[in-house]
Amino acid sequence: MKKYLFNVLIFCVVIGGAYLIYDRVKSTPPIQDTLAYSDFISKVKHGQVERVEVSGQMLSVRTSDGQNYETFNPGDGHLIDDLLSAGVQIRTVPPQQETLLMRIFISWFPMLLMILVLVIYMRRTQSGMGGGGFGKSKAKLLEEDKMTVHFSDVAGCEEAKEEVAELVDFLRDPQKFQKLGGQIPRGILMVGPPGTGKTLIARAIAGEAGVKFFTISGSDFVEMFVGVGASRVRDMFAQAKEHAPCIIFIDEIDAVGRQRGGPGMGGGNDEREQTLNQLLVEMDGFNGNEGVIVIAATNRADVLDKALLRPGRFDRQVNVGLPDVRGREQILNVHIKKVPAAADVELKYIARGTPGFSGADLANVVNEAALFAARSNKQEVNMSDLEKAKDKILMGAERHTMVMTDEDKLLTAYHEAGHCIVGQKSPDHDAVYKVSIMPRGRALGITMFLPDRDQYSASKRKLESQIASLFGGRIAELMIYGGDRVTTGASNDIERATELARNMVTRWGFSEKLGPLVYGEEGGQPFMGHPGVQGSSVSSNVAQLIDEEIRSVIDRNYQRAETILQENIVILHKMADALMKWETIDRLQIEDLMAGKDPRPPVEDEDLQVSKPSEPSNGVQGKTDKKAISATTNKPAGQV
Ligand SMILES: Nc1ncnc2c1ncn2[C@@H]1O[C@H](COP(=O)(O)OP(=O)(O)OP(=O)(O)O)[C@@H](O)[C@H]1O
Ligand SMILES: [Zn+2]
Repeated sequence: MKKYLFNVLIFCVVIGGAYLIYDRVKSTPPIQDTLAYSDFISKVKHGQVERVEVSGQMLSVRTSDGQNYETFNPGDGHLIDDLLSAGVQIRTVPPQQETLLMRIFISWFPMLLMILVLVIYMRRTQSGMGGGGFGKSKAKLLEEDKMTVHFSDVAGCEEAKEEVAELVDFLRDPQKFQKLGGQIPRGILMVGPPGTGKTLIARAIAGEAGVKFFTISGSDFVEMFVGVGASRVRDMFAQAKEHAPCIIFIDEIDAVGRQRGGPGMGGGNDEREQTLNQLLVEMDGFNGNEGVIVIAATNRADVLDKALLRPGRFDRQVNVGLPDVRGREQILNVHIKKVPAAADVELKYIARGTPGFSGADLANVVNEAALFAARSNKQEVNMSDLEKAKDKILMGAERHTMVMTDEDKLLTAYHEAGHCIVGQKSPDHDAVYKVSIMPRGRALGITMFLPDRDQYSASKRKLESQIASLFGGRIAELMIYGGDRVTTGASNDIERATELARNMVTRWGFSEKLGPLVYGEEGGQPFMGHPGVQGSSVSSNVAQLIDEEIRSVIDRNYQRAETILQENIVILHKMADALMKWETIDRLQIEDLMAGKDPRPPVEDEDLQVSKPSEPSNGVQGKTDKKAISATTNKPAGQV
């Protein structure tokens, strides 16, 4: 019915518009020129006018030489007499009357146009899959044949899988649980960083149980029209109940589920609040026995409204963390099955070199490797493709086309060698895995460190060594080129060293004078000229002390790096030479150089460069972040 009305409306507007245009065109005679009234009268007097058509004040003139003109009668009472005496043929036409219909149409045309635009807009904001109207749910029902994800496709998050395993039994046979009066959770909240497989686990539950799977994103609820979100929620639950047993998966629930009345919640967020309320009402309204399970995902459980987490709602949390080294290997294993892999592939080493990678990152490594292999027309993906893919994702793509003069290259070589040598000579520092002066992404050169196991925390000593090695680049430049030729290449190094030192003092309690307290606010503005202090919650005395402490951490390690490089200046020159020769030097070559020997030539095939490391110790649970791989890069001026 709605559709019919809409089509009639479009038809009216189009026909009306066309008629308007046609009418204008039709009623316009072919005019060559407009004529001044005085010229017209003079033409009449000279007998040059053949015919005049009078329509109200409008005069259409045809001259004896066949030209058409238009002019207006300014109220000349003698005109007709003049024309008659000059023998001009006079015709009168009634002034053009707009028909009633036309008038109505013209006055309503803008209105119709507006209505049309509005209707089109409304139709666009309507549901994609659900058909229906404005407030219809946008939830997508995944086709049965797409529901082929199983638990075996999800790797490296055993705990999470265990926690949700019982849901599969429940969804398979809700009645069985009902009879026993068992309480089945209605809502599960999956918490974890992006790309760790939250969606994947939810789909695997549906896949294992063979039930329908509705998916919607929290941001789909938030519309500009008040009430739409709430009615979408209602509709979604109604739809789900029809298809029970089934799963509703709400991605990014924080888009609707943020704390109500919290900071940053202006009046404009009424809409979201209503949506959230409706969600709570719906979750209370069904008792889990209907066989609908709501799974929501977020990367931040802390911002969610407490009401969402109450019993009977999302009362069960499943943490899906970043995978540890074993998990990463298992995930790589899942994805490598999708491509033809060469016999030399040993995923263990790729897993070791990718701390902080999420499942999605690892899937991407395999994908990129397949692209590398395809580009070089290989039939199989081998270890060097995987290595290249990993490096690309870690450090950006190599830029073979970037032109660097030999002078620039040499400076970069000294810079990177400086990082490398200080890193190798500092206690507790991660081993250097690769040094390169091949531009990558925005970096001109890169020194890659490889932790021997996943890092969950760092010691003070290790952090200080990191600060020292960050300064190694700048110091090497200074030693070789002198104070006025140092470059901005170290800007990112300096930034990171400062950040580390600041965190050591203000967050991690490593300063004896300041004690184990947190100072300032993370991400706050620098406080009154104290670059080391963020936010304004400290007194200026303390701010002063913080600055001094940060300064002393920096100075201490800068000096340490300086001493190391002075003592090893011969190695510095040799390493820079090696970099100029090969552009990239590997771990074994670095070992040679550090031992004071000439470096061996590089191993041709990249995968052989991965020396077999000792098995990483495992079982430590917790967080790791990408910075665990400390690639020290040398970035050009102005780019951070
Ligand atoms: N544990 C895992 N095992 C296998 N593959 C994984 C795993 N985690 C992620 N992936 C891969 O990454 C892709 C993206 O994962 P998914 O969409 O499930 O992440 P997510 O946690 O829902 O992320 P987001 O929070 O960004 O929505 C998956 O399709 C899969 O290919
Ligand atoms: Zn650097």
